Amino acid sequence: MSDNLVADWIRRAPKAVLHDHLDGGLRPATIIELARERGYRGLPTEDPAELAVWFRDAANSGSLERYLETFAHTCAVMQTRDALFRVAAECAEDLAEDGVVYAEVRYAPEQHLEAGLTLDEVVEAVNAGFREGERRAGGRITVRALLTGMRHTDRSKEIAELTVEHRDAGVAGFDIAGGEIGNPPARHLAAFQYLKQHNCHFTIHAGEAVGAESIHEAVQVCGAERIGHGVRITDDIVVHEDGTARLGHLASYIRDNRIALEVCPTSNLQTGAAKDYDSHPIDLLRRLHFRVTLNTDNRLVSGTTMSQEFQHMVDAFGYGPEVFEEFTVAAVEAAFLPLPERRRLIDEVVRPGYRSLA
Ligand SMILES: O=c1[nH]cnc2c1ncn2[C@@H]1O[C@H](CO)[C@@H](O)[C@H]1O
Ligand SMILES: [Zn+2]
Repeated sequence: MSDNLVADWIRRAPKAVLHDHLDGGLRPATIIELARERGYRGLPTEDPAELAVWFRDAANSGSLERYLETFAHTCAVMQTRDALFRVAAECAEDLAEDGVVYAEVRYAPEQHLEAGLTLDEVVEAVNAGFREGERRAGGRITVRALLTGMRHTDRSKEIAELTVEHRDAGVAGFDIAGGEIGNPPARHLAAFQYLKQHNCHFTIHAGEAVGAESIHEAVQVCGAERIGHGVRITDDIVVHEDGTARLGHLASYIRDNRIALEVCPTSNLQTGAAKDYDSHPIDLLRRLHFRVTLNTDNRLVSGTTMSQEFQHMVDAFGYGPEVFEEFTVAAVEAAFLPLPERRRLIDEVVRPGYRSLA
């Protein structure tokens, strides 16, 4: 197939993203406008194209900690109701434009309080923005929010309570994110226990900068239903020369229980969690029947889109539409949505969309 034909089916293919950070995916021009309005002078440049390149380069550091430093600029301009509404609406529009039919978009409400908003006001502004973006996209996309607690602060219990409070208004679940080293997920056990008590969904970033032990803690101590990244599960897998593999008990547990891995290849290359696309563990994990989903992590910071992640996988592994259908169905199956809504998305949107590509 020619490159143009590949690009065409990728664009048209229905996509689902479970791991996309609101504050990692702003339009560069929006950051610049919001910075002017707010009098924020910290941006490295006021040219949108240069700013996009700056983020990608600055994040391309080989270290998660340095990758995360770039978020100071995006969070700085996401402090008012109007700014949050705009960023959320544009996020939904941009994802829909890329063919995303279902998205769970996460952010940390505690990072948006500098201009006096309350946690509730932050969540309400973002939810309203998502509804506006869905409307502008003509209903082609469904967006749900995940509320993130930051690993290095002590507000996770509060954010868990906020999640439960807003769960019937567009918030689908909870997550923890931020620097992994020195901040194990069990520090936030009170938050996870609260969520369990209230039958609320959560995922945890784990197995990105720290190895399989952090995945073990996230799943077995904290009770995560999905794992953000999780690629270091390969620490618990031995691949023999003849291509066969032996899974340790943790890897078997994750696979056998169909715990979804929210894999974000480009982000992994930037933070040093993987070496290059060709050797990225996503292909091994897929062949071993893990529940693999493909995600952007941060569209601006990682300089990517769902279509570009698809393209990288086509180039590295020769995947055709049937593999992306598999990833998309896996993502919708693992979505924090009621079962009838997941079924409807798969039967009425995803499957027919892939059939029409053929
Ligand atoms: O891949 C990641 N690993 C860990 N933390 C992350 C990643 N991407 C973004 N954030 C962190 O999550 C916060 C809320 O969205 C962001 O501000 C960033 O600090
Ligand atoms: Zn992430």
